[in-house]
Amino acid sequence: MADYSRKQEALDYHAKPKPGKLAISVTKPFTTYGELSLAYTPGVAEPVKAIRDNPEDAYLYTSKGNLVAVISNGTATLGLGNTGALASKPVMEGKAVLFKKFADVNVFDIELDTEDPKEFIETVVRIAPTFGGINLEDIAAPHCFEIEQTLIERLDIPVFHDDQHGTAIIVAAGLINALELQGKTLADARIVCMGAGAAGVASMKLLLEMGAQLENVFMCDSKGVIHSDRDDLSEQKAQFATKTDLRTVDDAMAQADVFVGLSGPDTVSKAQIKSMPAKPVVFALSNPNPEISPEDAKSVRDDLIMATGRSDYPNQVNNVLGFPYIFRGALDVRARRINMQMCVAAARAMGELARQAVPNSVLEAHDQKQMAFGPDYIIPSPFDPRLIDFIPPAVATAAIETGVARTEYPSHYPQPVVDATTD
Ligand SMILES: NC(=O)C1=CN([C@@H]2O[C@H](COP(=O)(O)OP(=O)(O)OC[C@H]3O[C@@H](n4cnc5c(N)ncnc54)[C@H](OP(=O)(O)O)[C@@H]3O)[C@@H](O)[C@H]2O)C=CC1
Ligand SMILES: CC(=O)C(=O)O
Ligand SMILES: [Mg+2]
Repeated sequence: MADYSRKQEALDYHAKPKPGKLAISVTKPFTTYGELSLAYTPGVAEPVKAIRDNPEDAYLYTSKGNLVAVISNGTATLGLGNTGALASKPVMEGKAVLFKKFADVNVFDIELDTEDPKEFIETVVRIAPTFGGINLEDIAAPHCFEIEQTLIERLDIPVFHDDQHGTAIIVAAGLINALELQGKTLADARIVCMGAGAAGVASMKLLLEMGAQLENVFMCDSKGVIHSDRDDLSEQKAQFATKTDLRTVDDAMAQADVFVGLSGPDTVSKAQIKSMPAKPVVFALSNPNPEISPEDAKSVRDDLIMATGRSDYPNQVNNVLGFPYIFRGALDVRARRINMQMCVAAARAMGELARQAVPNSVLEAHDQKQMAFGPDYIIPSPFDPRLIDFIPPAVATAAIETGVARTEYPSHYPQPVVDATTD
Protein backbone atom coordinates (compact mmCIF):
# COMPACT_ATOMS: atom_id res chain seq x y z
CA MET A 1 0.00 0.00 0.00
CA ALA A 2 1.03 3.62 -0.51
CA ASP A 3 2.56 5.50 2.42
CA TYR A 4 0.03 6.84 4.90
CA SER A 5 -1.10 10.24 3.64
CA ARG A 6 -1.89 11.60 7.11
CA LYS A 7 1.53 10.92 8.64
CA GLN A 8 2.15 14.46 9.95
CA GLU A 9 -1.42 14.74 11.19
CA ALA A 10 -0.97 11.48 13.11
CA LEU A 11 2.28 12.72 14.68
CA ASP A 12 0.69 16.06 15.62
CA TYR A 13 -2.34 14.28 17.09
CA HIS A 14 -0.03 12.40 19.44
CA ALA A 15 2.22 15.38 20.26
CA LYS A 16 -0.19 18.28 20.81
CA PRO A 17 -1.39 19.93 22.97
CA LYS A 18 0.23 17.49 25.43
CA PRO A 19 2.33 14.45 24.52
CA GLY A 20 0.41 11.17 24.52
CA LYS A 21 -3.31 10.35 24.63
CA LEU A 22 -4.04 9.76 28.31
CA ALA A 23 -4.09 11.31 31.76
CA ILE A 24 -5.13 10.12 35.21
CA SER A 25 -8.07 11.77 36.94
CA VAL A 26 -9.15 11.87 40.59
CA THR A 27 -12.60 10.48 41.36
CA LYS A 28 -13.23 11.79 44.89
CA PRO A 29 -13.72 15.28 46.31
CA PHE A 30 -10.29 16.56 47.24
CA THR A 31 -10.22 20.23 48.13
CA THR A 32 -10.30 20.41 51.93
CA TYR A 33 -8.03 19.40 54.74
CA GLY A 34 -10.73 16.98 55.90
CA GLU A 35 -10.73 15.26 52.51
CA LEU A 36 -6.94 15.08 52.57
CA SER A 37 -7.13 13.23 55.88
CA LEU A 38 -9.64 10.75 54.38
CA ALA A 39 -7.85 10.18 51.08
CA TYR A 40 -4.43 9.93 52.65
CA THR A 41 -3.22 9.40 56.19
CA PRO A 42 -4.86 8.77 58.64
CA GLY A 43 -8.11 7.82 56.79
CA VAL A 44 -6.44 5.65 54.17
CA ALA A 45 -5.30 3.22 56.91
CA GLU A 46 -8.89 1.98 57.30
CA PRO A 47 -9.23 0.43 53.81
CA VAL A 48 -5.67 -0.86 54.17
CA LYS A 49 -6.63 -2.82 57.29
CA ALA A 50 -9.88 -4.01 55.70
CA ILE A 51 -8.04 -5.36 52.64
CA ARG A 52 -5.29 -6.91 54.78
CA ASP A 53 -7.99 -8.85 56.62
CA ASN A 54 -10.12 -9.60 53.54
CA PRO A 55 -8.37 -9.23 50.15
CA GLU A 56 -11.73 -9.17 48.30
CA ASP A 57 -12.30 -5.75 49.89
CA ALA A 58 -9.80 -4.40 47.37
CA TYR A 59 -12.72 -4.48 44.93
CA LEU A 60 -14.69 -2.29 47.37
CA TYR A 61 -12.11 0.29 48.36
CA THR A 62 -9.69 0.59 45.42
CA SER A 63 -9.82 0.96 41.66
CA LYS A 64 -8.63 -2.65 41.16
CA GLY A 65 -12.00 -3.97 39.97
CA ASN A 66 -12.16 -1.58 37.03
CA LEU A 67 -8.45 -1.42 36.23
CA VAL A 68 -6.79 -3.44 33.47
CA ALA A 69 -3.08 -3.63 32.66
CA VAL A 70 -2.34 -3.50 28.94
CA ILE A 71 1.09 -5.11 28.78
CA SER A 72 3.44 -5.54 25.84
CA ASN A 73 7.11 -6.14 25.14
CA GLY A 74 6.75 -4.82 21.59
CA THR A 75 7.92 -8.02 19.92
CA ALA A 76 4.99 -7.98 17.42
CA THR A 77 3.76 -4.39 17.43
CA LEU A 78 0.81 -4.36 15.01
CA GLY A 79 2.30 -5.76 11.78
CA LEU A 80 5.49 -3.72 12.24
CA GLY A 81 7.48 -6.58 13.72
CA ASN A 82 9.73 -6.31 16.76
CA THR A 83 9.78 -2.60 17.57
CA GLY A 84 10.99 -2.98 21.15
CA ALA A 85 8.98 -2.16 24.24
CA LEU A 86 9.17 1.64 24.21
CA ALA A 87 8.02 2.04 20.61
CA SER A 88 4.93 -0.06 21.36
CA LYS A 89 3.73 2.54 23.88
CA PRO A 90 1.59 4.59 21.44
CA VAL A 91 -0.35 1.43 20.58
CA MET A 92 -0.77 0.50 24.25
CA GLU A 93 -1.92 4.02 25.09
CA GLY A 94 -4.31 3.69 22.16
CA LYS A 95 -5.71 0.46 23.58
CA ALA A 96 -6.19 2.30 26.88
CA VAL A 97 -8.18 5.04 25.13
CA LEU A 98 -10.42 2.44 23.51
CA PHE A 99 -10.98 0.59 26.79
CA LYS A 100 -11.98 3.85 28.46
CA LYS A 101 -14.05 5.44 25.70
CA PHE A 102 -15.95 2.35 24.66
CA ALA A 103 -16.42 0.51 27.96
CA ASP A 104 -15.30 2.86 30.76
CA VAL A 105 -12.52 0.48 31.81
CA ASN A 106 -9.43 2.19 33.28
CA VAL A 107 -6.03 1.09 32.02
CA PHE A 108 -2.40 1.39 32.96
CA ASP A 109 -0.28 0.65 29.91
CA ILE A 110 2.93 -1.16 30.76
CA GLU A 111 5.79 -1.73 28.35
CA LEU A 112 8.17 -4.44 29.54
CA ASP A 113 11.74 -4.35 28.32
CA THR A 114 12.34 -8.07 28.01
CA GLU A 115 12.08 -10.77 25.35
CA ASP A 116 12.55 -13.53 27.92
CA PRO A 117 9.17 -15.17 28.61
CA LYS A 118 10.16 -16.17 32.15
CA GLU A 119 11.11 -12.59 33.04
CA PHE A 120 7.90 -11.36 31.46
CA ILE A 121 5.79 -13.82 33.45
CA GLU A 122 7.48 -13.09 36.78
CA THR A 123 7.07 -9.35 36.28
CA VAL A 124 3.37 -9.66 35.52
CA VAL A 125 2.77 -11.98 38.46
CA ARG A 126 4.36 -9.43 40.79
CA ILE A 127 2.31 -6.47 39.55
CA ALA A 128 -0.95 -8.41 39.20
CA PRO A 129 -2.43 -7.46 42.63
CA THR A 130 -2.93 -3.93 41.29
CA PHE A 131 -5.32 -5.04 38.55
CA GLY A 132 -8.73 -6.58 37.91
CA GLY A 133 -7.50 -8.02 34.62
CA ILE A 134 -4.47 -8.36 32.34
CA ASN A 135 -4.65 -7.64 28.61
CA LEU A 136 -1.52 -8.91 26.88
CA GLU A 137 -0.77 -7.15 23.60
CA ASP A 138 1.57 -7.47 20.64
CA ILE A 139 3.77 -10.24 22.00
CA ALA A 140 5.10 -12.44 19.21
CA ALA A 141 4.53 -16.16 18.84
CA PRO A 142 5.64 -18.59 20.13
CA HIS A 143 6.41 -16.89 23.48
CA CYS A 144 2.93 -15.35 23.68
CA PHE A 145 1.40 -18.81 24.12
CA GLU A 146 3.62 -19.78 27.05
CA ILE A 147 3.24 -16.37 28.66
CA GLU A 148 -0.55 -16.34 28.46
CA GLN A 149 -1.04 -19.96 29.54
CA THR A 150 1.30 -19.65 32.54
CA LEU A 151 -0.28 -16.40 33.68
CA ILE A 152 -3.78 -17.89 33.40
CA GLU A 153 -2.65 -20.74 35.64
CA ARG A 154 -0.89 -18.52 38.17
CA LEU A 155 -3.37 -15.65 38.49
CA ASP A 156 -7.00 -15.54 39.56
CA ILE A 157 -7.94 -12.56 37.40
CA PRO A 158 -8.69 -12.67 33.66
CA VAL A 159 -5.56 -12.83 31.50
CA PHE A 160 -6.35 -12.33 27.84
CA HIS A 161 -3.96 -12.07 24.93
CA ASP A 162 -5.90 -9.67 22.75
CA ASP A 163 -4.05 -10.50 19.53
CA GLN A 164 -5.08 -14.10 20.01
CA HIS A 165 -8.61 -14.16 21.32
CA GLY A 166 -9.73 -10.58 20.71
CA THR A 167 -8.84 -10.96 17.05
CA ALA A 168 -10.34 -14.43 16.85
CA ILE A 169 -13.71 -13.22 18.12
CA ILE A 170 -14.01 -10.48 15.50
CA VAL A 171 -12.78 -12.77 12.71
CA ALA A 172 -15.41 -15.37 13.66
CA ALA A 173 -18.24 -12.85 13.89
CA GLY A 174 -17.36 -11.20 10.58
CA LEU A 175 -16.61 -14.40 8.73
CA ILE A 176 -19.84 -16.17 9.63
CA ASN A 177 -21.78 -13.15 8.37
CA ALA A 178 -19.68 -12.76 5.22
CA LEU A 179 -20.01 -16.43 4.35
CA GLU A 180 -23.76 -16.27 4.73
CA LEU A 181 -23.88 -13.31 2.36
CA GLN A 182 -21.79 -15.32 -0.14
CA GLY A 183 -24.15 -18.30 0.19
CA LYS A 184 -21.54 -20.43 2.00
CA THR A 185 -21.16 -21.92 5.48
CA LEU A 186 -18.34 -22.17 7.98
CA ALA A 187 -18.74 -25.94 8.05
CA ASP A 188 -18.01 -26.25 4.32
CA ALA A 189 -15.71 -23.30 3.67
CA ARG A 190 -12.08 -23.95 2.74
CA ILE A 191 -9.99 -21.43 4.62
CA VAL A 192 -6.43 -20.23 4.02
CA CYS A 193 -4.97 -18.54 7.08
CA MET A 194 -1.81 -16.63 6.17
CA GLY A 195 0.11 -16.25 9.44
CA ALA A 196 0.42 -18.98 12.06
CA GLY A 197 1.33 -16.71 14.94
CA ALA A 198 -0.68 -15.38 17.87
CA ALA A 199 -3.62 -14.08 15.84
CA GLY A 200 -3.71 -16.80 13.18
CA VAL A 201 -3.58 -19.77 15.55
CA ALA A 202 -6.23 -18.42 17.93
CA SER A 203 -8.53 -17.31 15.09
CA MET A 204 -8.47 -20.73 13.46
CA LYS A 205 -9.01 -22.45 16.82
CA LEU A 206 -12.12 -20.36 17.47
CA LEU A 207 -13.42 -21.04 13.95
CA LEU A 208 -12.97 -24.78 14.58
CA GLU A 209 -14.89 -24.40 17.84
CA MET A 210 -17.69 -22.63 15.96
CA GLY A 211 -18.07 -25.14 13.15
CA ALA A 212 -15.15 -24.99 10.69
CA GLN A 213 -13.56 -28.32 9.76
CA LEU A 214 -9.87 -28.93 10.42
CA GLU A 215 -9.41 -30.63 7.02
CA ASN A 216 -10.66 -27.40 5.38
CA VAL A 217 -8.20 -25.12 7.18
CA PHE A 218 -4.88 -24.46 5.42
CA MET A 219 -2.60 -22.63 7.75
CA CYS A 220 0.41 -20.96 6.14
CA ASP A 221 3.51 -19.48 7.72
CA SER A 222 6.53 -17.87 6.09
CA LYS A 223 7.54 -21.29 4.72
CA GLY A 224 4.22 -22.09 3.04
CA VAL A 225 1.40 -24.51 3.89
CA ILE A 226 1.59 -26.26 7.25
CA HIS A 227 1.22 -30.00 6.58
CA SER A 228 1.89 -33.26 8.35
CA ASP A 229 5.19 -33.95 6.56
CA ARG A 230 6.84 -30.84 7.97
CA ASP A 231 9.31 -31.42 10.81
CA ASP A 232 9.87 -27.77 11.75
CA LEU A 233 6.57 -27.05 13.47
CA SER A 234 6.00 -25.59 16.92
CA GLU A 235 3.40 -27.23 19.13
CA GLN A 236 0.85 -24.57 18.17
CA LYS A 237 1.44 -24.90 14.44
CA ALA A 238 1.44 -28.70 14.63
CA GLN A 239 -2.24 -28.65 15.64
CA PHE A 240 -3.00 -27.55 12.07
CA ALA A 241 -0.71 -29.98 10.30
CA THR A 242 -3.15 -31.91 8.14
CA LYS A 243 -2.41 -34.51 5.50
CA THR A 244 -2.55 -32.58 2.25
CA ASP A 245 -0.74 -32.39 -1.06
CA LEU A 246 -0.91 -28.58 -0.99
CA ARG A 247 2.51 -27.05 -0.42
CA THR A 248 2.51 -23.43 -1.56
CA VAL A 249 0.24 -20.50 -0.86
CA ASP A 250 -0.55 -20.49 -4.60
CA ASP A 251 -1.80 -24.09 -4.32
CA ALA A 252 -3.94 -23.31 -1.29
CA MET A 253 -5.43 -20.05 -2.56
CA ALA A 254 -6.69 -21.66 -5.75
CA GLN A 255 -9.02 -23.78 -3.62
CA ALA A 256 -9.93 -21.33 -0.87
CA ASP A 257 -13.36 -19.82 -0.21
CA VAL A 258 -11.77 -17.68 2.48
CA PHE A 259 -8.45 -15.91 2.90
CA VAL A 260 -7.64 -14.69 6.41
CA GLY A 261 -4.44 -12.64 6.50
CA LEU A 262 -2.80 -12.31 9.91
CA SER A 263 0.80 -12.14 8.77
CA GLY A 264 2.21 -8.84 7.53
CA PRO A 265 1.93 -6.26 4.75
CA ASP A 266 1.69 -7.19 1.06
CA THR A 267 2.03 -10.94 1.52
CA VAL A 268 -0.67 -11.95 -0.96
CA SER A 269 -0.81 -11.12 -4.67
CA LYS A 270 -3.55 -10.07 -7.05
CA ALA A 271 -2.96 -13.29 -8.97
CA GLN A 272 -3.59 -15.35 -5.83
CA ILE A 273 -6.84 -13.48 -5.12
CA LYS A 274 -7.86 -13.94 -8.75
CA SER A 275 -7.30 -17.70 -8.48
CA MET A 276 -9.82 -18.16 -5.66
CA PRO A 277 -13.17 -19.87 -6.46
CA ALA A 278 -16.35 -17.80 -6.97
CA LYS A 279 -17.62 -15.53 -4.21
CA PRO A 280 -14.60 -15.49 -1.93
CA VAL A 281 -14.15 -13.75 1.41
CA VAL A 282 -10.85 -11.88 1.83
CA PHE A 283 -9.87 -10.66 5.29
CA ALA A 284 -6.52 -8.85 4.95
CA LEU A 285 -6.07 -7.94 8.58
CA SER A 286 -2.44 -6.96 9.02
CA ASN A 287 -2.03 -3.47 10.52
CA PRO A 288 -1.47 -0.85 9.45
CA ASN A 289 -0.89 -2.25 5.97
CA PRO A 290 -2.94 -5.27 4.92
CA GLU A 291 -1.77 -8.38 3.10
CA ILE A 292 -3.37 -6.85 -0.01
CA SER A 293 -5.10 -3.51 -0.40
CA PRO A 294 -8.86 -3.46 -1.07
CA GLU A 295 -8.12 -1.54 -4.29
CA ASP A 296 -5.82 -4.30 -5.56
CA ALA A 297 -8.10 -7.14 -4.48
CA LYS A 298 -11.17 -5.52 -6.03
CA SER A 299 -9.29 -4.74 -9.24
CA VAL A 300 -9.11 -8.46 -10.04
CA ARG A 301 -12.59 -9.52 -9.00
CA ASP A 302 -15.99 -8.06 -8.26
CA ASP A 303 -17.56 -10.94 -6.34
CA LEU A 304 -15.53 -10.79 -3.13
CA ILE A 305 -16.33 -9.57 0.33
CA MET A 306 -13.33 -7.73 1.68
CA ALA A 307 -12.34 -6.66 5.18
CA THR A 308 -9.23 -5.05 6.62
CA GLY A 309 -8.08 -4.13 10.12
CA ARG A 310 -8.15 -0.42 9.26
CA SER A 311 -10.64 2.31 10.11
CA ASP A 312 -10.51 3.92 6.67
CA TYR A 313 -12.20 1.10 4.71
CA PRO A 314 -15.58 -0.62 5.18
CA ASN A 315 -15.66 -3.82 7.26
CA GLN A 316 -13.06 -3.13 9.91
CA VAL A 317 -12.24 -6.53 11.37
CA ASN A 318 -10.16 -5.35 14.29
CA ASN A 319 -9.98 -6.42 17.90
CA VAL A 320 -11.09 -2.90 18.95
CA LEU A 321 -14.61 -4.31 18.67
CA GLY A 322 -13.89 -6.92 21.29
CA PHE A 323 -11.49 -6.27 24.14
CA PRO A 324 -13.23 -3.26 25.75
CA TYR A 325 -16.55 -5.11 25.97
CA ILE A 326 -15.16 -8.54 26.78
CA PHE A 327 -13.28 -7.13 29.76
CA ARG A 328 -16.35 -5.06 30.72
CA GLY A 329 -18.40 -8.26 30.98
CA ALA A 330 -15.62 -10.22 32.70
CA LEU A 331 -14.87 -7.49 35.25
CA ASP A 332 -18.54 -6.94 36.05
CA VAL A 333 -18.94 -10.55 37.22
CA ARG A 334 -15.39 -10.65 38.62
CA ALA A 335 -14.56 -13.57 36.34
CA ARG A 336 -11.47 -15.60 37.22
CA ARG A 337 -10.67 -16.09 33.55
CA ILE A 338 -11.96 -15.54 30.03
CA ASN A 339 -12.73 -18.96 28.59
CA MET A 340 -13.67 -20.30 25.16
CA GLN A 341 -17.41 -20.15 25.91
CA MET A 342 -17.13 -16.45 26.74
CA CYS A 343 -15.30 -15.87 23.44
CA VAL A 344 -17.94 -17.78 21.47
CA ALA A 345 -20.71 -15.82 23.20
CA ALA A 346 -18.99 -12.52 22.34
CA ALA A 347 -18.59 -13.54 18.69
CA ARG A 348 -22.24 -14.55 18.40
CA ALA A 349 -23.46 -11.33 19.99
CA MET A 350 -21.25 -9.23 17.70
CA GLY A 351 -22.38 -11.08 14.59
CA GLU A 352 -26.02 -10.63 15.59
CA LEU A 353 -25.61 -6.88 16.12
CA ALA A 354 -24.41 -6.46 12.51
CA ARG A 355 -27.78 -7.77 11.34
CA GLN A 356 -29.78 -5.10 13.16
CA ALA A 357 -30.79 -1.72 11.70
CA VAL A 358 -27.98 0.82 12.01
CA PRO A 359 -28.70 3.81 14.29
CA ASN A 360 -28.25 7.40 13.13
CA SER A 361 -25.28 7.99 15.44
CA VAL A 362 -23.31 5.34 13.55
CA LEU A 363 -24.30 6.79 10.16
CA GLU A 364 -23.09 10.17 11.38
CA ALA A 365 -19.80 8.78 12.73
CA HIS A 366 -19.14 7.20 9.33
CA ASP A 367 -20.53 10.13 7.35
CA GLN A 368 -22.89 7.78 5.52
CA LYS A 369 -26.56 8.10 4.58
CA GLN A 370 -27.21 4.39 4.70
CA MET A 371 -25.54 1.32 6.15
CA ALA A 372 -27.13 -2.12 6.28
CA PHE A 373 -26.10 -5.75 6.67
CA GLY A 374 -24.44 -6.62 3.35
CA PRO A 375 -21.05 -6.98 1.62
CA ASP A 376 -19.81 -3.62 2.94
CA TYR A 377 -21.27 -4.06 6.40
CA ILE A 378 -20.59 -7.51 7.85
CA ILE A 379 -19.51 -6.37 11.29
CA PRO A 380 -20.68 -3.57 13.60
CA SER A 381 -18.93 -0.22 13.63
CA PRO A 382 -16.65 0.45 16.62
CA PHE A 383 -18.83 3.51 17.19
CA ASP A 384 -22.01 1.48 17.59
CA PRO A 385 -23.36 2.45 21.04
CA ARG A 386 -25.23 -0.86 21.25
CA LEU A 387 -22.03 -2.93 21.52
CA ILE A 388 -22.04 -2.29 25.26
CA ASP A 389 -25.56 -3.76 25.53
CA PHE A 390 -24.78 -6.77 23.34
CA ILE A 391 -21.35 -8.05 24.28
CA PRO A 392 -20.82 -7.63 28.06
CA PRO A 393 -24.16 -9.32 28.85
CA ALA A 394 -23.27 -12.25 26.58
CA VAL A 395 -19.80 -12.55 28.14
CA ALA A 396 -21.09 -12.24 31.70
CA THR A 397 -23.79 -14.86 31.09
CA ALA A 398 -21.27 -17.30 29.65
CA ALA A 399 -18.94 -16.66 32.62
CA ILE A 400 -21.75 -17.43 35.06
CA GLU A 401 -22.86 -20.53 33.14
CA THR A 402 -19.32 -21.91 33.02
CA GLY A 403 -18.65 -21.28 36.71
CA VAL A 404 -15.85 -18.72 36.40
CA ALA A 405 -17.84 -15.73 37.71
CA ARG A 406 -17.50 -14.65 41.34
CA THR A 407 -20.64 -12.47 41.40
CA GLU A 408 -24.16 -12.68 40.03
CA TYR A 409 -25.40 -11.24 36.74
CA PRO A 410 -25.18 -7.47 37.21
CA SER A 411 -28.56 -5.97 38.06
CA HIS A 412 -27.99 -2.97 35.81
CA TYR A 413 -27.33 -5.15 32.73
CA PRO A 414 -29.96 -5.76 30.03
CA GLN A 415 -30.92 -9.37 29.37
CA PRO A 416 -28.47 -10.94 26.88
CA VAL A 417 -29.56 -10.53 23.25
CA VAL A 418 -27.95 -13.80 22.16
CA ASP A 419 -28.25 -16.93 24.26
CA ALA A 420 -24.66 -17.86 25.19
CA THR A 421 -25.54 -21.55 25.08
CA THR A 422 -27.17 -21.78 21.62
CA ASP A 423 -25.34 -23.32 18.69
N1 LIG B 1 -6.97 -6.76 12.60
C1 LIG B 1 -6.70 -7.12 13.84
O1 LIG B 1 -7.51 -6.95 14.75
C2 LIG B 1 -5.40 -7.73 14.17
C3 LIG B 1 -4.42 -7.86 13.23
N2 LIG B 1 -3.24 -8.46 13.57
C4 LIG B 1 -2.20 -8.51 12.55
O2 LIG B 1 -1.79 -9.85 12.37
C5 LIG B 1 -0.41 -9.86 12.06
C6 LIG B 1 0.29 -10.92 12.91
O3 LIG B 1 0.21 -10.56 14.27
P1 LIG B 1 0.63 -11.63 15.39
O4 LIG B 1 -0.09 -12.91 15.14
O5 LIG B 1 0.46 -10.94 16.66
O6 LIG B 1 2.17 -11.82 15.04
P2 LIG B 1 3.12 -13.08 15.24
O7 LIG B 1 4.50 -12.55 15.17
O8 LIG B 1 2.72 -13.87 16.42
O9 LIG B 1 2.86 -14.00 13.95
C7 LIG B 1 3.14 -13.60 12.64
C8 LIG B 1 2.92 -14.76 11.70
O10 LIG B 1 2.93 -14.28 10.37
C9 LIG B 1 3.74 -15.15 9.60
N3 LIG B 1 4.28 -14.46 8.45
C10 LIG B 1 5.07 -13.38 8.42
N4 LIG B 1 5.36 -13.05 7.15
C11 LIG B 1 4.74 -13.97 6.37
C12 LIG B 1 4.65 -14.18 4.97
N5 LIG B 1 5.28 -13.40 4.09
N6 LIG B 1 3.91 -15.22 4.52
C13 LIG B 1 3.28 -16.03 5.38
N7 LIG B 1 3.32 -15.88 6.71
C14 LIG B 1 4.05 -14.86 7.19
C15 LIG B 1 4.84 -15.62 10.54
O11 LIG B 1 5.41 -16.79 10.01
P3 LIG B 1 6.55 -17.65 10.77
O12 LIG B 1 5.81 -18.37 11.87
O13 LIG B 1 7.07 -18.58 9.73
O14 LIG B 1 7.56 -16.66 11.29
C16 LIG B 1 3.99 -15.85 11.81
O15 LIG B 1 3.38 -17.13 11.77
C17 LIG B 1 0.11 -8.44 12.25
O16 LIG B 1 0.22 -7.85 10.98
C18 LIG B 1 -0.99 -7.73 13.02
O17 LIG B 1 -1.14 -6.37 12.70
C19 LIG B 1 -2.99 -8.97 14.81
C20 LIG B 1 -3.94 -8.86 15.78
C21 LIG B 1 -5.20 -8.18 15.54
C1 LIG C 1 -5.13 -4.58 16.06
C2 LIG C 1 -4.00 -5.20 16.72
O1 LIG C 1 -4.06 -5.51 17.90
C3 LIG C 1 -2.80 -5.51 15.95
O2 LIG C 1 -2.76 -5.30 14.74
O3 LIG C 1 -1.84 -6.00 16.56
MG1 LIG D 1 -2.22 -6.15 18.74
